[in-house]
Amino acid sequence: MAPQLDGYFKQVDSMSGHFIERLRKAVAIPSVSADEARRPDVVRMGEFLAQELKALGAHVEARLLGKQPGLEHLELPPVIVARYGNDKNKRTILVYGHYDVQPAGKEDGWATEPFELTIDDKGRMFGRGSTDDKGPVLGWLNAIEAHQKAGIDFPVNLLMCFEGMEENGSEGLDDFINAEAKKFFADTDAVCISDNYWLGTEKPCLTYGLRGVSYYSVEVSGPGADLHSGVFGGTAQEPMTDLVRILGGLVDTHGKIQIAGLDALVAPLTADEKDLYTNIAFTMDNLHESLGSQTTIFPDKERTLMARWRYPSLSVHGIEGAFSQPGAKTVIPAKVIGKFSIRTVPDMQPEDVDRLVFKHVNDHFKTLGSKNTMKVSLLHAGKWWVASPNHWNFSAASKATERVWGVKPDLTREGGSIPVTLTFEQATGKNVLLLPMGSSTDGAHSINEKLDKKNYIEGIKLLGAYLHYVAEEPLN
Ligand SMILES: C[C@H](N)C(=O)N[C@@H](Cc1c[nH]cn1)C(=O)O
Ligand SMILES: [Zn+2]
Ligand SMILES: [Zn+2]
Repeated sequence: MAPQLDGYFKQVDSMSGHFIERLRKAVAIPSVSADEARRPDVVRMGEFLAQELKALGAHVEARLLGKQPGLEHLELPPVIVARYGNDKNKRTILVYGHYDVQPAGKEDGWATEPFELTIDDKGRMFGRGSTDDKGPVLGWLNAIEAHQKAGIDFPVNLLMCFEGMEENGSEGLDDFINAEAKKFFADTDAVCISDNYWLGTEKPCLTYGLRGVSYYSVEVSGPGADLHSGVFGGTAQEPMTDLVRILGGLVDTHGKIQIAGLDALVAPLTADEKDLYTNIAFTMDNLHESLGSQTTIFPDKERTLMARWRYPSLSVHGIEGAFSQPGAKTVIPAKVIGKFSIRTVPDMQPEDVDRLVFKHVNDHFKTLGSKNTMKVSLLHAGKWWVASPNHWNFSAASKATERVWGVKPDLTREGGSIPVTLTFEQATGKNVLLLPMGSSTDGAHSINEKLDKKNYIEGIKLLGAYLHYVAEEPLN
């Protein structure tokens, strides 16, 4: 089956140096979507992708999405859409990825410069965006180029949709996808997204579910300006004191969310579902390795997997306006903004979550009896997604995984969120598959993010092989 794959694999191996250089160029562009000052770099990264795609002979369009809501002086980065091939006799696969990245600075504790791809003697390629999501996005471009260089016919028509705001709420993208579903994306037969990770470091997986995310801010203000704690301590009510009480009351040490009514929104665990977790190739050692410690909430894999896939979690992310430098500054911050998010799961509806969160935070603040002012707001929300893996899209990916990695993939769900997954499914009416390239130790969103050279190169083979098996799958 898929007889041309050996030639394709050979070609990918022979071009590995070139593909790593392409990733090096991409990582060097600090396309941080959450940082206003970096917006020109996000745009530059989109242009880089567009140029590379044009050089490969793709039809490319940079689509503008308008201004960023709430920051009307700021233009949203363009969505880069592209088409490679337009053969009515071939299937059409729509792939999505994102070219923006999470913030990163050497001062956060990186061992290397975050925006310089640095490869160590174990083949680990360190750099912000290496695994999330520049490596996988470039994987599609590399697959096209290796086919061209090997003289192998590209097996499908490829539609591409690469956004620059995924790490910052995917502003404007839902409307764009809905508007293009019957236009640019009209002949889509299935969708594939490479933007998540294996559960461990050895066993590849295909992913059929994601948690959603609802992200909130809690602003507490009081004094007109930051104050000297010696002069005003004990006389002014302190916003930070109120805020840490509110944040500390959201979740306990064991991960139990303290918001009344939230548990009742979660779909009950069925007996069939319970069995699923036992058969997944995952150990607590895998978790300890990717966590870099043994400070896990649960002692066993089943409860750990359920906590990541099918139960909500609440994380406190940070406090804007707080003193956070080294040293011992004796300041009372005048205004502080706490940030937290809830990962949501079936059957939680975002509006219900918002209602319960607002009530909890407002009620808690009232009990403090503070004279300060408090405002709780939703920053962005994206829905959870669970799909059927019983589809030719998944069969093709499964065969490709066996061919490249020599093992049948696990079927997994993911604790992270890619909100547009559901939008693609609903707008196109087609099956969506998540096909990860990187592994659990890659440290996405963390310091020292990396992609293993092996996962990158074999991942390029996997994406290409998947397209070949797609072309061979009978319709169902
Ligand atoms: C799984 C994907 N690679 C990812 O990292 N998604 C982000 C999406 C997000 C939501 N708010 C900010 N970013 C995530 O799950 O955190
Ligand atoms: Zn991310
Ligand atoms: Zn991502």
